[in-house]
Amino acid sequence: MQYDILIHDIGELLPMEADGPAKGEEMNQLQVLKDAAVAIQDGKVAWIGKTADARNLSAKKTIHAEGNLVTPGLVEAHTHLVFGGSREKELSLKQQGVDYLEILKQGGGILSTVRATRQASHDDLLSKARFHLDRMLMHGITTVEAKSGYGLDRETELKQLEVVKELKKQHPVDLVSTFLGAHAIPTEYKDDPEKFLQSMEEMFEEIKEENLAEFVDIFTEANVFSVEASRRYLEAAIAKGFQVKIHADEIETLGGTELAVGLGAISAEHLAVTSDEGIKKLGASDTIGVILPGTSFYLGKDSYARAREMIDAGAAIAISTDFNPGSSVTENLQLIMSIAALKLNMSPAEIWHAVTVNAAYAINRGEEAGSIAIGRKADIVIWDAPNHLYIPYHYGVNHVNTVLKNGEIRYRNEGIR
Ligand SMILES: N=CN[C@@H](CCC(=O)O)C(=O)O
Ligand SMILES: [Zn+2]
Repeated sequence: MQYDILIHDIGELLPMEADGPAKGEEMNQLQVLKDAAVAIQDGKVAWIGKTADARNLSAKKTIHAEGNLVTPGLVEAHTHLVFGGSREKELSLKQQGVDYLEILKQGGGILSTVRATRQASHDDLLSKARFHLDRMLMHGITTVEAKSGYGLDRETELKQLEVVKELKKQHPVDLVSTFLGAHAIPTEYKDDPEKFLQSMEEMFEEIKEENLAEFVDIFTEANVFSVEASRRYLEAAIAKGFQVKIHADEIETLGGTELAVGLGAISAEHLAVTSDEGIKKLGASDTIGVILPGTSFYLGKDSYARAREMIDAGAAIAISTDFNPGSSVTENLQLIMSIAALKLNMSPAEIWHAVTVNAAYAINRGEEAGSIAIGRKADIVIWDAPNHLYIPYHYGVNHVNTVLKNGEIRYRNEGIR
């Protein structure tokens, strides 16, 4: 038997095999295989063992991992990938102490990206999103969730969702689509948020029929959508067959986390100011907490999600960049891993679960992404790092050496010429 690819001399291999999301204490139990090797056949993982036992295997191509770390491709569970324009001018406003929600209230923030996205053509949005997606892949990410939410009208929301559909065909990274039509109240509905939500709800059927999104999400926040309005909207989404997510307790403690648990949402995301009660409920539920600490950092907040308490309460936690043009402008999930170590006090083992298997379960891809296991897609990262502790430790740079997606090398750091 001749395999397509054999990766050998792996210093540490993290298989991240799991039957479900790692919850509570399980997040701290990491299987680390030393001196390992992995063989790939037809885009799938075909053999895992010791390098010593791989010597008599034959392969068309061999990759020497040089004693480095090898992990599953990272899973990015929360992004706002498709948008027009950029918001660098808001940085000085933030420096003057103008609050994120205040900028939004003044018609800036999300609403300024809405204007740019409405103006952009499908092709412009596509090439811009592709640029960011390439960069994610270069940073070791092989599966990405992408939300709409910068249209806030039928035409532009569909344009964003169509861009993701197109990217699914064109790009090696696997994409998972979420409808976030309820991301902000557009200026034209300023005085009637209920009517606006109604207009987004009217899109559910079409989105379902055209298979444009798997999830429906909402920004449950002060001066945006109340808990009650969110409940009604998400119940309508569930009735149409969607799984739901919530941007919950990001800036003010409204109870979005409790709502997510009560609705059986697949995930509750942000959680920077979740209440004690919310933490308890999350811990006792199957809803995955997707924490976005880059947002707390980038918005200059003192409060970070209480990840420790959530994990101690038994929750399954994922972490993500929240890549978007306003509250977290980075495609580098490795940086978020460092912030999780330093600001969320998560252990390296917990962090690796949070960017692989748990992130995959948070977007309903637990059966296919986030682990290296026989028969699974060979989505694999070879790092320029000796062990799994090293990535959160050495912060702010890209440690990726090679990314394989479906068993093909899609990125290689070739060094300086
Ligand atoms: N908070 C709401 N939505 C995004 C930010 C969007 C933006 O500022 O453009 C978030 O997840 O942080
Ligand atoms: Zn978001």
